[in-house]
Amino acid sequence: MIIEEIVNTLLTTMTRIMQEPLQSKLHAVIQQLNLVKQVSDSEFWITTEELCILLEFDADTLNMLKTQEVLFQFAWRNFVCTLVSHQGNYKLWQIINQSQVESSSQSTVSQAEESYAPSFLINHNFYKNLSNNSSIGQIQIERQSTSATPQASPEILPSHFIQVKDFLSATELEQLFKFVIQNENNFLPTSNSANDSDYRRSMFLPIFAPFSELIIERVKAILPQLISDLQIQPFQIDYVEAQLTAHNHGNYYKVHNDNGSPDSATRELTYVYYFNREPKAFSGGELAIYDSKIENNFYVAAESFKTVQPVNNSIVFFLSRYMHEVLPVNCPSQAFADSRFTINGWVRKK
Ligand SMILES: O=C(O)CCC(=O)C(=O)O
Ligand SMILES: [Fe+2]
Repeated sequence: MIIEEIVNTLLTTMTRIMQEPLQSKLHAVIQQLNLVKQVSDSEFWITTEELCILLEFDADTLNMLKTQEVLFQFAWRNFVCTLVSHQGNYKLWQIINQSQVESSSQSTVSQAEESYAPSFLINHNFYKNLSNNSSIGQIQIERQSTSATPQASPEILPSHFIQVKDFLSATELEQLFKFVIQNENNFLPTSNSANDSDYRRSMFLPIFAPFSELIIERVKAILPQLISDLQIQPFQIDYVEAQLTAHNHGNYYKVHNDNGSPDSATRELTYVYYFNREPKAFSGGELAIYDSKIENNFYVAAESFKTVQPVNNSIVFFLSRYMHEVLPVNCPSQAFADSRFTINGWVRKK
């Protein structure tokens, strides 16, 4: 709600600014920038549209920023605008004062493995396109890695996952499967924060008590062991979320991470419990978990990945910041009961 209020205030201010004489317009811009600084200090992230309103970029710049596959950072006056998250066309930016960037940049990489850092894919052509676009008078492009000495290719940080087999008892699994079949008509199409229908194709069941509680309780029970086995820093658990999905013929979920937006940023661990009819009537639908590398102080996906097989009655755990994807499912019968089913969710940290 606070976020909405801030956005509304910014939009109202911008509308007012447009109609005022130069001096008060300048004054209002300064106030606006103070506000931007305040919101960035509170780790407020804004969309590409909001960024363009704030910085008074034109429609061409907006379109360019929106359509780039890639993420980056550019300087605007004494602010640095960083693309901190993207899923398809949906992108979020952080605006931060130059001096804060400089003072924090040395420590970021060394602490990166321990602290939260957004993940995303980077394509360096972004710079080129941005700098060649003459309509962007006030942007200075921050070029990285252009020194004469070639830099060593970034170190690959392998992703880790743990898959536990036979997670539920045979009776629990049978009851769960029966429940899902009875609820076929209550399944709805999924969406994702990118609001891009090509990004994800699957169905989900909004309410699935008592199985949501069952899974959450079992996940909580093995968390201490998991955190130790995954060799991650112990963290204070806030709560655990759960959703139930079905992937049928041709369904998939393209590359994404699970904590790349303000409302998902406290997701630390992702789990996916798989179940299906026996004998299994689909192929594909593997979960690909990408390794990471650090570029420009951010985690980005490496080309290499590990593949998790959606084994009936198994559950997999991995860090929510890892980039991952569900490969297309091939389910020749297209029967609902033959789908690749999951209960999956996230462990939130306080
Ligand atoms: O179904 C899977 O294997 C993973 C699903 C997923 O990545 C998600 O729901 O965020
Ligand atoms: Fe995911």
